[in-house]
Order: sequence, then C-alpha cells, then structure tokens
Amino acid sequence: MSSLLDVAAGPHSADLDVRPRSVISGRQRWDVKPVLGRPQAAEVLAAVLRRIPGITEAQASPVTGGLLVRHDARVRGADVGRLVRRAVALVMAGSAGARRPAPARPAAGPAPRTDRGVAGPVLAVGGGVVAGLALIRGASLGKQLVALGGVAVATGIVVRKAWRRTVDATRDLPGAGTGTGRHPLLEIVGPHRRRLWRASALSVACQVSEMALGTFLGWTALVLIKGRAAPLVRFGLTTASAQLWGLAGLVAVACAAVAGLSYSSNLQWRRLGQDIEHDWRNRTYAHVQHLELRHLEGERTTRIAGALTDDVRQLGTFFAGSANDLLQLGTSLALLVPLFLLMAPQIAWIAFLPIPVIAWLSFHYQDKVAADYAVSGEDRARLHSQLVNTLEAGATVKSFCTEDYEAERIDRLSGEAQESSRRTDRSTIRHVETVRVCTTSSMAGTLLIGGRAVLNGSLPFEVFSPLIGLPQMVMVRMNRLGGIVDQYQRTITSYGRVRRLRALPAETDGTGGPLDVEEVRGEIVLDGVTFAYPGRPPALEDLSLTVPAGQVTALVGATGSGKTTIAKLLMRFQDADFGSVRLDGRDVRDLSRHDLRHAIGFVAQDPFLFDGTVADNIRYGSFGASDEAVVQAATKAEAHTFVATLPDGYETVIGERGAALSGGQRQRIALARAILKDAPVVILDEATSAVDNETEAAIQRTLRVFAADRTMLIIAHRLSTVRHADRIYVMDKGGVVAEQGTHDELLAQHGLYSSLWRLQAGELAA
Ligand SMILES: Nc1ncnc2c1ncn2[C@@H]1O[C@H](COP(=O)(O)OP(=O)(O)OP(=O)(O)O)[C@@H](O)[C@H]1O
Repeated sequence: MSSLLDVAAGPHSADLDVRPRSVISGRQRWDVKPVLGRPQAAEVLAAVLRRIPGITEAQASPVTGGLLVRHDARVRGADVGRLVRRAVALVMAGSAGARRPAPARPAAGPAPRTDRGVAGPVLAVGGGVVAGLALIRGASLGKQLVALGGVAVATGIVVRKAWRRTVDATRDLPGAGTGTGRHPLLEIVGPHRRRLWRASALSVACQVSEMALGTFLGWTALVLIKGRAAPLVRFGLTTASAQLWGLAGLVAVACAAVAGLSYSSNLQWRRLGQDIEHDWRNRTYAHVQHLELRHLEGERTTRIAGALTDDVRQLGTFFAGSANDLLQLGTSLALLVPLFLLMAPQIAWIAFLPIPVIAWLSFHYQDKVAADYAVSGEDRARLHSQLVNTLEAGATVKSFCTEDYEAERIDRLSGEAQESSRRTDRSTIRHVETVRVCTTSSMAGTLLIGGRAVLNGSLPFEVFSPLIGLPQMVMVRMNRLGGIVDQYQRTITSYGRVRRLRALPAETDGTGGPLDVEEVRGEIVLDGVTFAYPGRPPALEDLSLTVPAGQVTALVGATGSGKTTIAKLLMRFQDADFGSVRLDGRDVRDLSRHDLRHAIGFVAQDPFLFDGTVADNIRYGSFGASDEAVVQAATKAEAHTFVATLPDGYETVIGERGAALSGGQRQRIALARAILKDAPVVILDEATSAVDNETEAAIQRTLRVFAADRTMLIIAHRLSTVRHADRIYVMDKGGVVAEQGTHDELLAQHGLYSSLWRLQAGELAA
C-alpha cells in the first residue's frame, strides 16, 4: 500500500488544500477542499485511505469537504496528515483531465469578507514602490532597490498567505466569528482593542528610542575612532569633546526613554494578556456552567478543566509576550529598511534577504506542526485525566493492590505524551535554529559586503559604522521569531479547543414560561414517555405514571430500570423523545428551567459536597439562610448530632467531595441542604441508602412531617424506606411499570414487589 501512496507523493501533495480540523487520539477530521462537489473523488479518497493498514475507517463528504479518519496504533497520529495528503494527491491525479476542477468553495454565495492582515499588503506595496523607484533611478542603486523590492514583495506574499490560511482554517470552527473571516488573533483580543493600540503605540515608541540609542552609540564609537562624527557637525558640535558631551546627553535621554517606554509597554502587554485570559476564562466558564448536562457528562471533566486553565492561559500568554516581540520586530524593520536604502543601499539587500526566507520557513513550519500540536495536546489531556482519576480512586487502587499497575499506566501515557512533545519540540527547535542560521549568515554577509564596500571606497566608514549595530538589533529579534511562531501555533491550537468548548450548546429556556414556585401544587404526570440516551436502547419506553400533588410516591425496582432517568426528565436535565412530562398540567418543556429547578429539591444518588464547611454545604443554593435555619434543617436530616461532635461543629471543613465524612454523614448533609431549600417538590434518589436502619427510621419520621405540605418522590432499593408511601411504582427492566399500589396492596398481589419484600425481610432477619 505504501508504494501506491508513494506514487502520489510528490511536489503537488504539499500544495493541496487539505487541513486538519480536529485531532484526537485515534480519530482525526480533515478539511479536504479538493473533494468538494465531487462525490466520486470523495468515494475514491475514502476507499484509498481504507486500504492503508492501520486506518480503520475513512469517510469523505463531497458536500462539506470533510474527511473523517479513524486509525489504530499502527498509524501514528502525526502521520495521518501525510497519508491524507498523499491519498488526495493520488485521487486528484487520477481524476485530473477527466473532469473540470470543482470550484474551491461551494457556489453558495460570495466568499465571506476576509481580514487580510496589515503586514502582508504593506510589505507588498512597499516592495512595489521600491521596485518602481529603482526603475526611475536606474544605475547601480537600481539593482539593490530591485532586490530589496523583491524581498519585500516575497515577504508580503508569504505573510499574507499565512494570515489567510489561518483565517480559513479557523473559519469553520464551531462558534468562531463564522463568516466574518476575522483572524483568530483579532477574535481573541475581542473588546480589548483599545489596550492593544495603547500597548502597540508604546512598543513602537520604545523601539524607535532603542534604535536611536543604537545610532548614538555608533556615533560615539565613530568619534573615538575617527575623532568626530560628521552628522553631528551639522548641529554645531564641531570638536570631539563637544560631540562626546552632546552624545552623552543624547544617550542619557534615549536610555531614560527606553527604560520608561519599555516598562510602560511591557506593563500594558501583560495587562492585555491578563485581561484576555480573565475575559475568556470567565466567559467560557459561564458557558460551561450553562451547558446541557448531556454535554457536561459527555466531555471529560479534565478536558474541560484543561481548556479553562492551560488553553485560556495560552491565549493571554501570546499577547503578554510574543505579540510585543513581533511588533518590535516589525517596527525595527519598518525603520531600518528605508534607513539602509537611503544610506547604504549596496548592503541593504543582504541585510534583509533572510526576511522572506524566514517568513516562508515559519509558514511551512506552522502548516507542518498543526497536527503534531493537536496530537500532543490530546496526549497531555489523556495523561492529566488519568492522573486525576487515579488519585481520586486512591482507596480502590490500594484495596486492589494496583499501585504498580497504575504507575505503569501513567508511565505509558506519560511516555506517549513525552514522545508527541518530542516531535513538536524537534520541529520547533529545528525551526528556531534554521531561523538563527539565516539571521547570523545575513549578519556576517552584511559585515563582509559592507566591509568590502568600505575598503574599496564605495561606502564611507562614517555611514557604515552606525549601521552595523542596528541590523544586529533586528537580528536578535529575528532570532526570537522561531519562538514567536511556536507561541502563535500554540495559541491558534488553544483557540480552536476553547472555541469548540464554547460551541457546545447551552441550555436555553426556549419558550419557557415563568413558574411561580409559591403556586406549585406538585402534581407530576408522565404521559407515554419514551427516552433513550444517545446510542443506547430506550431507558424508558412509553411510560405513563402519576405522582399526585401533596403525596409521597415511591419508585422501586430493578437496577437500570430508569428510576433516576425519570427524575432527570422532570428536572429537564434531559428531554423526553416522545410523550410529555407535566408539572401541574404544564409540559415541563414549556417552563423556564430556572423556575422549574427552583421548585424541586433534589438529593442525588451520589450527592456532591464542596470543599468548605458543613454550614457552607447545607446553605448551598439557599445562601441567605440564617444559622438557625441551617441547624433546623440539619436536625430534620438527623445530621445535627454528628455535626455537633465534629471539631469545629458547623464550621468544620470537610475536604474535597466531603472526603472527611462517612457516606451516611455525607448523605445527611445533602438531605439537610434539600430540606433547607424548602421546595414544593422533593426528589430523594437513594438519599438514605448509606445510613443505618435506626437513623433512617428517625429520618423517615421527620420527613413525614416535612412531606405534609409538599410532593415527594422517593427512589429507593431498600423497601423499608418506602413502605409508608402513598403510592409505590415498581419499575422493571426496559423502563416500564410492572406493578403499582400501596405497600399492602402490592404485598397482596404476590408479584415482583412482594417477592422483593420477602427477600429483603429475609435478609434483614438473617
Ligand atoms: N448518562 C447516561 N448515558 C447513557 N446511558 C445512561 C446514562 N445514565 C443512565 N443510563 C442508562 O439508562 C438506563 C437507566 O438508568 P437509570 O440511572 O435511570 O436507572 P436506575 O433505575 O436509576 O438504576 P439504579 O437503581 O441502579 O440507580 C441504564 O441502562 C443506564 O445504563
């Protein structure tokens, strides 16, 4: 198979419009523009890819130009891009001539406006002007100008292409300023443009001062070597001593300006970075908080945490550091190019020759490492996730004596992360060093060619001397360009991850009408409800049941029979696929989620306690509750007695997830929290499963009083918990009601409930 692909490998494969869209371990999505509008090409492409050992699935869409590739360990994630490009080249070569090429974009209307960037066009136009000047002025100067113009035009084209490519690559990101064609960096800056301008102006001023300082120092050296610096004579400083005093003053002023401006610009850039980070984190976190539960459950928590910490930090870091470097580099080039042209055109071309080469290398590098960065980010996320999971499962790991097994797992994942980081590091270091070779060669070339010009008399030493130091200043910055491009690539990758997170749909209220919590009676009706979790068989099938207002209703029955799912539908964590769930006769989908959830007190099967005090946890959600109310709720939940024995009572810190409490104690705190909420509907999902029988009986007694004026739905496996309920529904596998009635009625039926009861009573007796 590799030979088949090798046929296609050639100069054309690199030119194809093929870009990664998302890369996760074992699965990659690519944008393959060449198959747009070409069903046959899409089909052939998928078939070619599927024939490659290690690629387990390939699907290409002629409608969207998207390609999905799944692969196993035989193919490295970083190699998929190469294989895809080669396969596309092969398919395109096969179909060339057979049909007219498809348009690059679907003919769905004019292409969106594209922000073209500033540096590219300016350089391109500048290059053109310079070339024009050359034609007018002719002679030997003309050759240099033409060379320099060529340099500027080439740089402009490369920079512009890179800019547009990033815009195109991120245009289809879900939620990105889709259609505006704005560059991601502008999207990232968002509302902080004013600070960006302020920081940029200070940076430019700082760079100008720095270059003035360099010139003054060059003149000082000239005075020392030649006895005077000709440019200063024009200012009336004719003697060496006067010139040195004058230069001392100028150097002092320039030093002070550089220090002040550097301080202020750095401060502004850092603030900009912090503002961006703060802004993106807050907005993204607020969005995550409003995600639909199925997305929160579907995404790995550690992945979300990674986007909210590392990726968001990266967005700010780019502006806090690299953006400043880039701007200073641009400023110094903008100043030096005309300066060299005016004063030493014969060495200008060699001084600036590396610029387009470096721009091209950076562009090529960015293209090459995009997938590597995505893979290495994914590997790090998996490692992080495994680390957190293992640490959380400390007791399980120890009880199964699997410490070594876990250490090996981490070792393997860490090895994979290390290998993928090594790949990106190798490319990055190679790039940085290539840039350095270019810049140092140019510096050496400037010295040699300029030196020769000085020796043969075509360039005065007075002119050459101050110019030597200036390009060095630029070259020092140019050397940082590799790092800047690396940071840029990381930033674009992070931006993609954050964007994808923000594109997950948030819960909306839709037509949600208000619900007055005070007015809720609490009648719940499920009418022919069918619901299935994605990719699973139905958890509830055509289920109908009624929970009468003001009564205690219980759900018992087989594990996995959909009891918790009913609670989730009622609280609109999920919506029914068919049928309706009604509260007081109103479909819950027509109610404001916010109001609906305010009307329901819910104690989940595995209640979550926050790292804080006992009182904080009971008061969670009812933040204005008084201390007395907290104690009362805790008393009703049979929690007060044990809380009183804790070292600091209600002010005792209970650790992450309430680690410093027993399971039963945690449940009672969660129950107290629901009691304090004082909602008209209360759902207890196995809320007392971990407490002993005696405590449970006490809780039952207080709950009977608490339930007097509200609707209560109790989900339990322990039938003693629900024997006093007004109605009990016995659920069976497949989400159907097998039996219903009161405890006594169900016992009399001698069915499922009765056998469960006998079983549990037997167990109790044993
Ligand atoms: N988030 C989810 N994604 C996919 N399937 C789920 C999800 N939650 C539950 N299920 C599946 O739906 C079915 C019903 O689950 P549910 O939690 O409602 O059962 P249950 O009756 O409360 O079980 P138990 O008594 O064991 O708590 C089960 O088969 C379960 O595997």
